[in-house]
Amino acid sequence: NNDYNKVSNGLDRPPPPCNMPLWCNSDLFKQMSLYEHDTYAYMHKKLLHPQEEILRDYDVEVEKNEGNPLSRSQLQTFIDKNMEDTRSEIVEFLPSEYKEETDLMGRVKSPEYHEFLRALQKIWKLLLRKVSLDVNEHEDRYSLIYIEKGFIVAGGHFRELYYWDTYWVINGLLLSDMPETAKGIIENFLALIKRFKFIPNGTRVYYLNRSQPPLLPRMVNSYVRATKNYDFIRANLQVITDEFEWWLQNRQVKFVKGGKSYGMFQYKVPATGPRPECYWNDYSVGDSIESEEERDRFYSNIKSATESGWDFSSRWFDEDYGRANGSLLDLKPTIVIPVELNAILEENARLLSEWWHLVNDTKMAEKYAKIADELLQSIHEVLWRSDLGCWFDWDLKNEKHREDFYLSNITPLWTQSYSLRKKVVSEKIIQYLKRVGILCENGLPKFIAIPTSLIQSGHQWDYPNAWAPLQSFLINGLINLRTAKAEKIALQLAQNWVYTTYVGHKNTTFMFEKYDAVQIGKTGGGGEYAPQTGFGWTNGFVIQLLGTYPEKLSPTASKTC
Ligand SMILES: OC[C@H]1O[C@H](O[C@H]2O[C@H](CO)[C@@H](O)[C@H](O)[C@H]2O)[C@H](O)[C@@H](O)[C@@H]1O
Repeated sequence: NNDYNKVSNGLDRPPPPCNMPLWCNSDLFKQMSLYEHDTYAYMHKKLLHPQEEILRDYDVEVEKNEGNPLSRSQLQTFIDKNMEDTRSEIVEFLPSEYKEETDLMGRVKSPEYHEFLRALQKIWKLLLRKVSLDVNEHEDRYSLIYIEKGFIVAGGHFRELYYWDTYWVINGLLLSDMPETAKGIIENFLALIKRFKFIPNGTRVYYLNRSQPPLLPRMVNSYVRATKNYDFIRANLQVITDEFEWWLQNRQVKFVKGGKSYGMFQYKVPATGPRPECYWNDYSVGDSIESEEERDRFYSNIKSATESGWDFSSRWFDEDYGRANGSLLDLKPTIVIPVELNAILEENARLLSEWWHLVNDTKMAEKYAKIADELLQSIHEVLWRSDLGCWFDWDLKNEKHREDFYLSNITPLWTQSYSLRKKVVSEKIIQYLKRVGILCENGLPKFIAIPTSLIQSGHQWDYPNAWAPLQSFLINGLINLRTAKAEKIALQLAQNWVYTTYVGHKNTTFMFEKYDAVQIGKTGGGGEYAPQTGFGWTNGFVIQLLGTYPEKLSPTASKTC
């Protein structure tokens, strides 16, 4: 039976969004977010007293106020009394292996990009952080989760470690001669798995109900390929496997298509209440839903969408998903079998099988080979459309493919989750990209960066925004095809992406979180927060491209049509 409608995973009601009541489930926090919708600044402060005491004192203050919520100035006085003003949670960190001049700089031919790379190396310094020891000693006073080793923050107001962002960060660090830092970051993730059984979206208590696209095995693979430190796999294989098991146990859905049963993966977060980090956005919509069950489902759906990393996108709208004007109420990711998640997990199972072979455990190797094979077959039977030449999200509710263009559609190229011949896939995908208008008929890219979708919804994971991870899906996916045509297109797309980030940096000195697919050097926009700069995955992926094409890239755009 298709069980996409359940949000509770067997519980009577889903659990609250996190286990720190002050941030996740309290009248005090609700009131704080009413007065100040952007609550990040509060949530990154240290509590000066135990949260139970603060919550009790707040109730007393409300009582003194004859049961009425505190006024803005009363609340400010209360916050000043109970929360530290300085930010003591995170400290700067410069690893001893950091150097201004890297090996890659010596290989990059273009003088302009040589300088660009030098600037990117300096930007790492602005993003390198460690959690302060005070967080370890008084974790109950912080929203930040303690991790021991240094890491790269995503950037801007994202002042913590993020899960999927970090794959591109690791690739960049490895090419920036910082393998120990890369290893330390992976060790942070392993410590999180040991503690929570999975890797949260980010290292904040309010992210403890959800993960993000599971790229840990890829990070390990990048690290081990670069350093040949196979002992690292031997030492950590069980923990890496535990994460895969978490996805198996918590995010697999069984369904029937064409009379055949499948077990595939989806983003699905059972948790009540608004997202603490965007409390007001969610609450102002969700609070008017009368039925408790419907309200729970709404809040779960929102968090499920954030688990995908695509928060938010027309991709998650319900049966009229192609609409540009959908709202948070239309987000229904749990009716979708998403292409990229299944492709990533197929690759993860394959890597696990390989690594269990490496440690001579045939039984485990066979177990994960079987999972990978079954998933590979499911990806082909459920998601691949030979007539359209691409993979598509499967809509469980409406029992049909979602045929709009989303850049996630091509992720099996990136993970090599197909058994068709490369030449066939190459032809089909290039035709597909031409037909939807991502490439011109002559094969040139149509945009300066590949847009997330062709739907202008105002959400940030839609047109005209272009994101580093998605460029990577397509560019590296095309490179993997190893056909002359695909490799030529990959180089043109790489040329354009590096150029637009270069122009943006030259004009502003910033690297953006996302870019405009049409205007060279401009940041993307839309969504629920102001565009952020920094930025971990953008830096990482540009460095990766300069590492792939050190002699071929130069500061010009490859022609667009
Ligand atoms: O709007 C708040 C949301 O912010 C995060 O999402 C965005 O930034 C992340 C860090 O770069 C990135 O991983 C994600 O893909 C972006 O959409 C956060 O991950 C969300 O959970 C949060 O609700």
